[in-house]
Parts: sequence; C-alpha cells; structure tokens
Amino acid sequence: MLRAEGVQKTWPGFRLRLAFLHVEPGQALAVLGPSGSGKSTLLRVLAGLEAPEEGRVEGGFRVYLPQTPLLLKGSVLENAAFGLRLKGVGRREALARAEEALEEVGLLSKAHLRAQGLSGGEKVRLALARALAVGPEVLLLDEPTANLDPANARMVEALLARAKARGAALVLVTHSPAQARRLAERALFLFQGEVAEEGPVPQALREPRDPRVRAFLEGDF
Ligand SMILES: Nc1ncnc2c1ncn2[C@@H]1O[C@H](COP(=O)(O)OP(=O)(O)OP(=O)(O)O)[C@@H](O)[C@H]1O
Repeated sequence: MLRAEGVQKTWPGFRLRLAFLHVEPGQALAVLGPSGSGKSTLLRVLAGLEAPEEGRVEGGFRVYLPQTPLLLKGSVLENAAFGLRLKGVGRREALARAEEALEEVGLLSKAHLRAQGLSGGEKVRLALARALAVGPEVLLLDEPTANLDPANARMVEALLARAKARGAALVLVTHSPAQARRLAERALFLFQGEVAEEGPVPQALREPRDPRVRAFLEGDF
C-alpha cells in the first residue's frame, strides 16, 4: 500500500503539488504528463529519496527503479543479489534467491557475465530482478520500457504484471497511454507540477475532462 497526502516539493522555478494519492496492493497507478511536468520528482518523493516541504508519504517496503538502471561492477548474479544482501540476507541464500530472480527475467544463462556488458534491455531486466528478489510492497518505476525494443518491453511489462499479481503496488511513470491501459487501474496526469486529471484508466484515458490532457493524448502537447 502507498499513500501520500498534501505533498509539496519545490525546485527553483517549479512546484509539485499533490493533494492525495493512494495505491492498493496489486494495483498500478500510471503517471503521465509532458516533459518537465514533475513525474520523476513525484516518483522520488514517493520513494522517500526527496523530502517534501509539506505533506506525508506512507507505504511499505519501497523499491525505486530510475530510468537508467544503476548497476554495480561485478557479475549479473552479484547485482541481482545486492538488494537481498543489503537487507541482511546471508550470502548463500541471497545468491540462491538471486538465481531464481534471474531465471524469472530470463537472465540466468548470463549470471556469471559482467553486468556492465549487458544490453540496455537486459540491464533493465537485471534491475527488475534485483528489485523483485527482495519482494517489495511498492515498486516505483521511471519509464521502465523507454529505449527498449518491443520484445524487451513486452518482457518487462509481463514482469510488472506478475509483480502486481503477487500483491505489489506499482507507480509507473510512462509516456505511453497504451502501456498505462495494459498495466494500470488508475492514471494521473501532471501538468506543471499540478494534477490535471486522476481517475480509472479507461475513462481517464478515453474521456479526460481537462483540455490539456485531451491535447496531450492527441499528441498536441
Ligand atoms: N534535483 C533537481 N534540482 C533542481 N531542479 C530539479 C531537480 N529535479 C527536477 N528539477 C526540476 O523540476 C521540474 C520537473 O522535473 P521532472 O524531472 O520531475 O519532470 P518529468 O516530468 O519527470 O520530466 P521528463 O519526462 O523529461 O523526465 C523541472 O523543471 C526540473 O528542472
């Protein structure tokens, strides 16, 4: 479960304001909006990586995936085990669970290769394996399929759907209304740091009330 209330976060010349946000276990909220509207800032506030000047964020164990995966030097397997090791899981068990996570993302055959040598799509899948291995209650994802080919994007979407089915709450920043439709129950549109629209996915994407959201969805924003 993830819940935020009365959040305000300012940067020079920019202010994010969010009255209320709630994501249930097993559900996903898609966050859409033009470049610079505050999507990443919102995600980082929800992750606890940026402290808001006002408001509260509450949630269970959260894992944040930035747009460009941050991988460590060392093998694919060591990277996949890293989150578990941080949580205090012993080395042997962490490696065994990391292997399971790698199998799930289709990277077990590359477990002993250098993580830095993976392709872009494989790096995203590895970051997801590392995240999923720790069983997060909340996954915060910043455009996880940006720059991926269709096959990798489909694979990542399938993994996210599986994480939801296991009860994770997802917040998914995406530029793709189609992806929002496939993965999310609710959608939120940000414009210049303000929520212009929030609602269930079919309606919010099909019949938005805000004219800026309509223009955005028609590709005019
Ligand atoms: N660490 C920071 N320091 C100062 N300003 C920042 C910082 N992070 C974001 N901003 C500013 O906040 C505003 C919103 O940026 P943010 O990255 O949240 O938007 P976004 O919707 O995620 O954009 P994009 O789709 O291009 O990634 C921008 O004006 C940006 O310059």
